[in-house]
Amino acid sequence: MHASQLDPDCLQPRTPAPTPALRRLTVGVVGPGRVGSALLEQLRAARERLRREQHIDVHLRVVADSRRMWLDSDDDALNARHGGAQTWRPSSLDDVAACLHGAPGAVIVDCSASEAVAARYADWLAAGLHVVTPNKLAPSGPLPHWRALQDLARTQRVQLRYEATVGAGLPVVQTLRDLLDTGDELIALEGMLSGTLAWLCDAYDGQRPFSALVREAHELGYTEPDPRADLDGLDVARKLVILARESGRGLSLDDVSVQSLVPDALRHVDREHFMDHLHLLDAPMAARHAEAAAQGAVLRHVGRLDADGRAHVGLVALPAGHAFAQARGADNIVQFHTRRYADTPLRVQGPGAGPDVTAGGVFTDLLRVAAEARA
Ligand SMILES: NC(=O)C1=CN([C@@H]2O[C@H](COP(=O)(O)OP(=O)(O)OC[C@H]3O[C@@H](n4cnc5c(N)ncnc54)[C@H](OP(=O)(O)O)[C@@H]3O)[C@@H](O)[C@H]2O)C=CC1
Ligand SMILES: N[C@@H](CC=O)C(=O)O
Repeated sequence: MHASQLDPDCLQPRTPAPTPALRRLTVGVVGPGRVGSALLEQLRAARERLRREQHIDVHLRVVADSRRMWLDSDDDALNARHGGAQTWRPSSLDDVAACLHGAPGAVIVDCSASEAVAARYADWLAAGLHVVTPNKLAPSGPLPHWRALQDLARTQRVQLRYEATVGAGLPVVQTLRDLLDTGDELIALEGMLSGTLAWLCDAYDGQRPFSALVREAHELGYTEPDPRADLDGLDVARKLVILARESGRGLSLDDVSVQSLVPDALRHVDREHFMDHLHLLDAPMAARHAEAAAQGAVLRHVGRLDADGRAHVGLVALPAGHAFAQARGADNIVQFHTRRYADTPLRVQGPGAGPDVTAGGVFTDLLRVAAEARA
């Protein structure tokens, strides 16, 4: 039948499609630091658009840091206990959970790097709260505990999402999950998985002291709250563990061979002492840089998960033509070698650290919670 024979009336919807019901996300943010604050700003800016275009109503009910919290609860008893809503009160993770409990689409977003916060996930999931986080401690922590959290999320029919733990806002965890869900198999992966070290390796030319660049990376919001976690390779080891577990391998941090850039003398001191003695990193780094330059190579910080299951993290000298050598700024690159992508790996690349991009990754997870709850 030719298009001109169609009854034009049939092309018009007879009755307007019903407006989808408004879906509520009731959000609590723990850790309004660099990433958490950027998330709060993104949520504020997107709120009206999400209501209008996606029929998602994001209601921010609580924000808590380690000392104080801001509470806006529908629960009068809870508000009364705190002398009224919308005021700052001493922080309590119990109250964070209590004021979200039973609310529609209740999600706790952990934007801290705290063990004490991560230790609460089991209680929160058991109480029917979704958990979204860029904090790597739980997904790379003890394997039985992580598996128990995932099982709990399944049995409680709540979501536990952590896309921003690897590659910040880049779709790394989801890409791997999509490959596996559609029947592909991960053989190996390698990547530049630290935004901080990518930026440092790109910026360091042997002229400005390495320690000055570390301070700048911290100010730019690329480093962990304690930059030692980046420099000692642990942050990248955690990311490798997260990806390995996602692919079904039972990897733990102890299984990853890690080369640290932190001198022994600074390993166990407090953070302030470490920051005051950053200059101790300068001479070893200058020597590594000069050695690589003499071979016409550049330094890059690389994590690898080999086909035999072994995992390594450290600085390597790469020829200038190598894809990793050409990465700029805080770019992360993750290369997935899979059964389907056997000849050329599937590559995800882009800025892999910084408050805005990380908050974007967390926000994406929140929208996935809303989408899945709708299905
Ligand atoms: N920065 C980045 O590019 C990326 C960061 N991430 C992850 O995001 C998380 C946040 O990083 P970032 O924003 O840079 O860190 P910040 O240090 O800037 O912020 C951390 C926040 O957590 C709060 N906090 C710490 N302990 C507790 C506690 N016990 N209870 C409640 N709140 C607490 C801090 O509050 P207080 O000030 O009171 O201590 C602060 O608000 C980390 O897990 C990091 O690994 C992931 C990907 C990229
Ligand atoms: N400190 C981390 C932040 C993201 O995980 C990095 O530099 O990659």
